[in-house]
Amino acid sequence: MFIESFKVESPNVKYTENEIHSVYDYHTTELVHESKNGAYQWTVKPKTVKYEFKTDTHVPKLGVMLVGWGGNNGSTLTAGVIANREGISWATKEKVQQANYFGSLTQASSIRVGSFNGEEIYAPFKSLLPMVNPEEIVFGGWDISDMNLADAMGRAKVLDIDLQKQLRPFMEHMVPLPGIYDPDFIAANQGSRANHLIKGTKKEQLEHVIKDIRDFKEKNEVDKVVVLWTANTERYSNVVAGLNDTTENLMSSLDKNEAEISPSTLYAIACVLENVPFINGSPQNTFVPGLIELAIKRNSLIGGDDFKSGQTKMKSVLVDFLVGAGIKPTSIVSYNHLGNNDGMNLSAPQTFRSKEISKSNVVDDMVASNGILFDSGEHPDHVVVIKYVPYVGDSKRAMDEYTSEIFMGGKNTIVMHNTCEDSLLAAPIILDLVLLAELTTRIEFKAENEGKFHSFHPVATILSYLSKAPLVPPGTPVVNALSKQRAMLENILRACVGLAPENNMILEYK
Ligand SMILES: NC(=O)c1ccc[n+]([C@@H]2O[C@H](COP(=O)([O-])OP(=O)(O)OC[C@H]3O[C@@H](n4cnc5c(N)ncnc54)[C@H](O)[C@@H]3O)[C@@H](O)[C@H]2O)c1
Ligand SMILES: O=P([O-])([O-])O[C@@H]1[C@@H](O)[C@H](O)[C@@H](O)[C@H](O)[C@@H]1O
Repeated sequence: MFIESFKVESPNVKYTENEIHSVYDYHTTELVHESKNGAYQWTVKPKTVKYEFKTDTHVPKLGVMLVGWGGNNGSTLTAGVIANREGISWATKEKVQQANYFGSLTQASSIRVGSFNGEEIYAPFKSLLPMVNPEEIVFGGWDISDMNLADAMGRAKVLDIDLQKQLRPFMEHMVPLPGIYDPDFIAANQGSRANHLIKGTKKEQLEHVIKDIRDFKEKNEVDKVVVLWTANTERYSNVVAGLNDTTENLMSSLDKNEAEISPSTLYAIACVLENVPFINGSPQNTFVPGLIELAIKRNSLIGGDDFKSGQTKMKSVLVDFLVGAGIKPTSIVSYNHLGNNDGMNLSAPQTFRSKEISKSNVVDDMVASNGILFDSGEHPDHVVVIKYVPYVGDSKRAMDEYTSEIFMGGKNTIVMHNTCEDSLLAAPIILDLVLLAELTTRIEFKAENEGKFHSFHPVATILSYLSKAPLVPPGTPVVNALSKQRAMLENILRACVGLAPENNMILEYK
């Protein structure tokens, strides 16, 4: 059965006018590796740590500024939210289609809240904690192309024509702010659209972006802004001692107008200096060490990298299933072709390399979790191929072959064809990223041994379900398995309202 909302009644949860306060027993383990009677052994000690969570229930008026607003993803997300807000329906060759948020974890997925009269009871994921209503978001952002959002939607060729016609009046007046363009970081084939640029030195460009954020916030009277990069994939920045390895060196390099500081890093520095969350939806290493240090120093949320939308999302499910079932993946070949501008930009070796890295590392945690199947340092053969085929446009076609070793020398091969409509899969993920980033900035917590409440670590691991290459604080494990990522996110939000983690035991019926 599905219910629309619920309230938790517990001595550990207090709802006040401005916050939800919960006391939560966190059950974990402590491991000890010690020598006993001349032999080393591992001892696992269950332990419980009492936490308190406080969630500010004042939902702000949110401004979302997209870098690359005029791109396929940016225009499609903007169009989709307007269509939902206006209740637009449109004719397709099959039927009259209603607007929806399918593909959004927060807007279209559910959580189990318990059983009732022998029935499992589920509620909307977004009913866990007060979240921003997508239809109240004010969108804006930057683009190196001056095309208005209605024309950009047409250029993207993602949405049905009847829908585009209805949306045009809402979008034709939306024009991105000029963007920071550096041809050294993206494919040369992007030069033809770069007609809407912020001029000046890198420091002047940074200051321009800071002013843009302040002006946007004031003009639109929003309480908070979240910035998300959905612009072209850049090549990796070289991380060099003395250049960008520390905050001091990064800011000094900025003053010297160092060429190796990428546009995405400039936008990110601007956001961290303004204490505005910045999320990287692309695979490049925007977050150079000096920037991460700055974000931590200023406790300003940064998250990413690279939306996990299609082929890689499926990989983080399938490999988790195989390894979890004791089956040994030995060869993973991931090919895809696409014909949108992202694909054109990725046709350059240096930008493709950024994507190849983020798409290739996604199985590392699952492989490392099973020492029965894999020796230390052993990995499946893993190949990533991306080809640009203009004709298919945004309708990316992914073809994967997974070969695994099974019982008694047997082999299993799974072949998959996955038409990932890239922007229709990515747009809801962008929505989730900005909504969850905003929500997490309203949550404080402390463990029983901590004196005062604090925010989550500014490197937002909590967003990892939505990223191919989750950005984590130094020294923190990277988890890519999709089921674990989703469970982590849901269970943390459950803890904020005093609900136990979903453990699927359903002992009541065992
Ligand atoms: N399923 C997906 O679509 C998906 C999944 C994961 C990651 N991504 C990443 O998301 C990004 C956007 O994808 P897309 O399909 O919308 O691409 P797109 O090329 O359609 O849009 C990118 C936009 O960014 C603009 N731009 C480029 N550099 C800029 C800069 N420095 N400042 C401001 N604007 C700039 C371009 O003019 C373009 O309008 C890409 O990096 C892509 O790799 C997409
Ligand atoms: O998310 P996913 O489908 O694994 O990866 C996708 C790539 O396969 C695709 O070529 C690229 O254009 C998208 O930006 C996205 O990164």
